[in-house]
Amino acid sequence: MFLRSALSLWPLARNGTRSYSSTGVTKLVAVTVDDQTGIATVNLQRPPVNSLNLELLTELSSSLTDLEKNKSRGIILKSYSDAVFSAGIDILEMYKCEEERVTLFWSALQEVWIKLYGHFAPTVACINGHAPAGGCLLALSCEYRVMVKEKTIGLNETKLGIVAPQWFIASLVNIIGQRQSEVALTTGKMFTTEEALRIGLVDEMAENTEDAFSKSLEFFKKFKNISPFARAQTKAFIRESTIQALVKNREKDLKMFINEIRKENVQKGLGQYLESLKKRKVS
Ligand SMILES: CCCCCCCC/C=C/CC(=O)SCCNC(=O)CCNC(=O)[C@H](O)C(C)(C)COP(=O)(O)OP(=O)(O)OC[C@H]1O[C@@H](n2cnc3c(N)ncnc32)[C@H](O)[C@@H]1OP(=O)(O)O
Repeated sequence: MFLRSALSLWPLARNGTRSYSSTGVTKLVAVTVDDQTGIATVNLQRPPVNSLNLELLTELSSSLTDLEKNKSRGIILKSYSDAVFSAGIDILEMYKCEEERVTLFWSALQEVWIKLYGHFAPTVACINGHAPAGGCLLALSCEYRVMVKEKTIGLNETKLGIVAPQWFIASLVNIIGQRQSEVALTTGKMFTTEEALRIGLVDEMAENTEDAFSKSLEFFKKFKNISPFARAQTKAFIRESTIQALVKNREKDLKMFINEIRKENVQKGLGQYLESLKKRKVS
């Protein structure tokens, strides 16, 4: 079968799984494909908090391309850490940044979102740690969210004095609706797992990472008797207008981002936020 032969291109890692690195060198993103199910686990591993920098996003983008090419059966996105899923954008990519790098950075984030949001196979975010801002965006891009209890998630951009772009907002609105999104976004609300479950921002709550991973695997069973083509095409129809809104406006979105973060008050706010992060600790 095509799927089996395509999967066999992945080097065998250990019993029943195949490991794959898009670059073969540094691994900020480790992909493991289960030989039996064809489901890929995409593990973000940029200590200490998986903040999204250019290198991590480039690897993630290339891993998603490879999974698409190899006809993955599904993706589970998770963190190497039990504390933080992803701390969102690495603030150093926005603070005192150079134009060439920030252009590459934002383009890579757009690329990852387009690929993950539009991935043809089922996708699950196994949110085994805090997921603020860009971390929340990654989770929102998946079809299903399982989150470990007593963590936090949300688009908190306004708390940093920045504005979440339209595609961040659309990703949230498509899940929790306009009213809840407006309140959450304007107040920069970070939801506890329990609150997120109540408003449908996440689909299931788990005791710990292991439980979250096993609940994530269960999600794929929903499609046991569903035609993969019908499933994928339905997902594509549902997500098409949201994706196209960015695809058609990538250049404009990039310019808006660069203009926004270059503002003096935004730079000042980012600097202060970085300082405040260094002073406090979250359990
Ligand atoms: C109209 C268009 C305009 C477009 C405008 C721009 C839109 C862009 C949108 C941006 C979205 C973003 O993603 S901004 C990032 C937002 N992220 C956060 O607010 C999270 C901040 N971090 C935390 O709250 C906590 O770190 C944590 C809860 C995630 C984890 O807590 P924990 O106690 O486990 O870890 P520490 O806080 O001690 O952190 C360890 C270490 O990492 C540094 N750190 C944390 N987060 C970031 C980050 N996002 N970027 C860079 N660095 C980060 C933290 O300072 C610590 O550093 P030191 O060890 O050196 O002290």
